[in-house]
Amino acid sequence: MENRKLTRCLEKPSRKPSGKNQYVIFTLYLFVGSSFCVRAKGATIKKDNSTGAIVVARIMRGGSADKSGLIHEGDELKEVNGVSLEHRKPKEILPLLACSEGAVKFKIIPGSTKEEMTSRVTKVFVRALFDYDPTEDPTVPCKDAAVAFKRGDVLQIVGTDDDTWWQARRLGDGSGRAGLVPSKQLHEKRVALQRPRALFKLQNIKPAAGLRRSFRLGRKSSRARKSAQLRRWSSEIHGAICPRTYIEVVPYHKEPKDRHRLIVLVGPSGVGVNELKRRLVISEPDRYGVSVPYTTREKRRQESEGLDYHFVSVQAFEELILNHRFVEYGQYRGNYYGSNLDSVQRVMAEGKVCLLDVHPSKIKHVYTSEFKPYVVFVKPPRIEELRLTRRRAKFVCDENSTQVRMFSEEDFEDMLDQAETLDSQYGHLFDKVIVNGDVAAAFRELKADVEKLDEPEVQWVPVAWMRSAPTKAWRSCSSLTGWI
Ligand SMILES: Nc1ncnc2c1ncn2[C@@H]1O[C@H](COP(=O)(O)OP(=O)(O)OP(=O)(O)O)[C@@H](O)[C@H]1O
Repeated sequence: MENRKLTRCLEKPSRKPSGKNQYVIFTLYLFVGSSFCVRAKGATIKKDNSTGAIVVARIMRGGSADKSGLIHEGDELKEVNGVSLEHRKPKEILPLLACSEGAVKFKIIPGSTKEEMTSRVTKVFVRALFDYDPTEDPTVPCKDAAVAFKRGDVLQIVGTDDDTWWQARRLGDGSGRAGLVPSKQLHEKRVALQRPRALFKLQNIKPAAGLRRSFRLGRKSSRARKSAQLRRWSSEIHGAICPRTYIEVVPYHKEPKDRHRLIVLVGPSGVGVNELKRRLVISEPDRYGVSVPYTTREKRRQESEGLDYHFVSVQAFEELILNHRFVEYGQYRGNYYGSNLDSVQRVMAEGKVCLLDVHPSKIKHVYTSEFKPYVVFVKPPRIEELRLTRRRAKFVCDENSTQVRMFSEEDFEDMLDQAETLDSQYGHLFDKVIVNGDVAAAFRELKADVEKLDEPEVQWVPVAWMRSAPTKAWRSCSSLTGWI
């Protein structure tokens, strides 16, 4: 790629531009696209359909064009090296640049003042709820000018002028460079286009190829795996109906007086959630606590009230249900069991870090500023490692907690299937994923991660936890509902 120089001349500015009559020299790297792109530092151009003019479509925030302050979105390009751009298409401009020697001189009519441009820049932070890889996106105007991100990354949205492509910086990528990311509207449209496929899947419960692929070719499929597959399909439909795009987040600095955040541990049955919870409590019983569940069953001789369970009457339990005091509850052999918000609050009021393990569908009950949940997904390792690490492990295979047996090959497969389903359905809620292969390593990682929450480091939390409404800037990008 050739290095070129850009010179700006001003022609009868319609409004007073900033940096009037200045010549700016900076290096451009040009390459072909649907418009031209000034890689990493530059701009894209497009034809204005109403006027036919060639205009600057985007200035990459933080790039040299942006820093120069002399070229802005909306500026009209009149000439390149004295050649008029009238009636030309963006793709015809690249050869003009390619055949020029040395400096490239642009003649520009400013589209708007710098003040107007600055006022359009938003300062919103969002957490991405989906992965984006521009190398796999044929519609991105310029792959090199786009920013790749993973679900959970925090992005600073710096430009939303364009309905289709926003400009954003990925926090922590070191470069500080802003680039193109799909706008909320664009991603919603894309997800909506996938909807018929998801619906087709639900109606056709036996698409042989799909089934065989996900049930691992040639293996006998268990009922549990089939239902995991069904749940995955329904989650695709849910995702299609309520597309997860971005959620606005704000920085949260934990003060010493603030309560600890609630630690929610989720994972497929048998993966080791209880094991990790137990290890944490044993490691520092004064720091970690678990919420004591409620039940309507009779107290057994060896059990203590408030330690093993809170034993309550059916009437009291049902009142608590009506008052929405349960994070999760169910019935087993005619008795109610449930995790209650009051017992979570009690642990937190003692100044301890409360550990809660619930199904991820119940996270919404604690997704509030009061609990500020930090959600850890405990994930099984690959099947080979499961076989190796669980050789001597036994698990409770019956809910009455009496039947304990060794893991079977089918249990491992069910665990992996469940993990995949949970990840596809609730992955957007996970703050941390810990692979529980070697249990000592998983425990160390979990402990270190939870301890980090007490450090002065910034934590990004949903704006709703800190304010009653999204910021004005985010409302202008459109609000986000129904994502949880
Ligand atoms: N990394 C590991 N290596 C070996 N054994 C493990 C590991 N993690 C957990 N186990 C063992 O696996 C068994 C099941 O773990 P645990 O009871 O913690 O599962 P769980 O996720 O709480 O499941 P459930 O929700 O169904 O109770 C236990 O015997 C536990 O000691």
